[in-house]
Amino acid sequence: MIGGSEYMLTMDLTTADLGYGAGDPVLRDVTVTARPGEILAVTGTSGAGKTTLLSALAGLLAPRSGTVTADGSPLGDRDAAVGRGVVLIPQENGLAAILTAAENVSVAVIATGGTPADARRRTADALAAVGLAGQANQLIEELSGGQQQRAAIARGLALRGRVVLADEVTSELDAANRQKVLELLRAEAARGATVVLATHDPEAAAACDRELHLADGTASWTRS
Ligand SMILES: Nc1ncnc2c1ncn2[C@@H]1O[C@H](COP(=O)(O)OP(=O)(O)OP(=O)(O)O)[C@@H](O)[C@H]1O
Repeated sequence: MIGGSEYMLTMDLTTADLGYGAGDPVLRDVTVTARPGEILAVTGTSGAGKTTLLSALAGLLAPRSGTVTADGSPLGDRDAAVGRGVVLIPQENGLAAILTAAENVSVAVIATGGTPADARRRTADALAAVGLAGQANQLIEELSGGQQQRAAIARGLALRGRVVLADEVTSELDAANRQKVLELLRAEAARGATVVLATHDPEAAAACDRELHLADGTASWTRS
């Protein structure tokens, strides 16, 4: 189980240029620190580079220049980042459609070192937290878009990351569920996780501690 102050992880992206292949950089010269106990909002219009920034923090996208570090040492690739407790809740939910909600969560817990008993308990707790206890045994493909989004959030919560990177995780939710998810992310920060939320939604951003805004290939602090 990951958790407790000894496991806190500070993420730094320093003078990083981020982009894909030989194309122009999506973001230039980005410097940002994400700290334990806080929720950092990353905002910007569609295509501004929010997912790109989270991909770098997740170890999925190596910066072209500059560095991404966790507690001062290079983060490494996605496998290394997973090993250090960096959890990504992706925008397109990343769930296996032909598994149930509970199976999706349990498989992820076991894949990151949890025992089957841990997986059962953490899966039940996480699905209940997002209001999906009654859908635990339904296939993902049978769930609504918002229910699928909540199942992905449950999977992320069940992993108890040191870092939780949440990419547009409230986009399909009604107001009550959005509020609930923001409370759950706040609870993640309160147990010491470093939480980063990419969002278009000004109300969700307002619920975060700091806001980094992306526009025209650069990042600037709206609230630091
Ligand atoms: N795998 C990829 N290969 C090439 N270009 C990409 C890739 N992923 C994203 N891009 C480009 O990078 C830019 C930023 O995309 P990104 O997904 O980071 O934006 P975003 O702010 O998350 O947008 P949205 O709010 O629509 O999810 C876009 O111009 C996009 O076309």
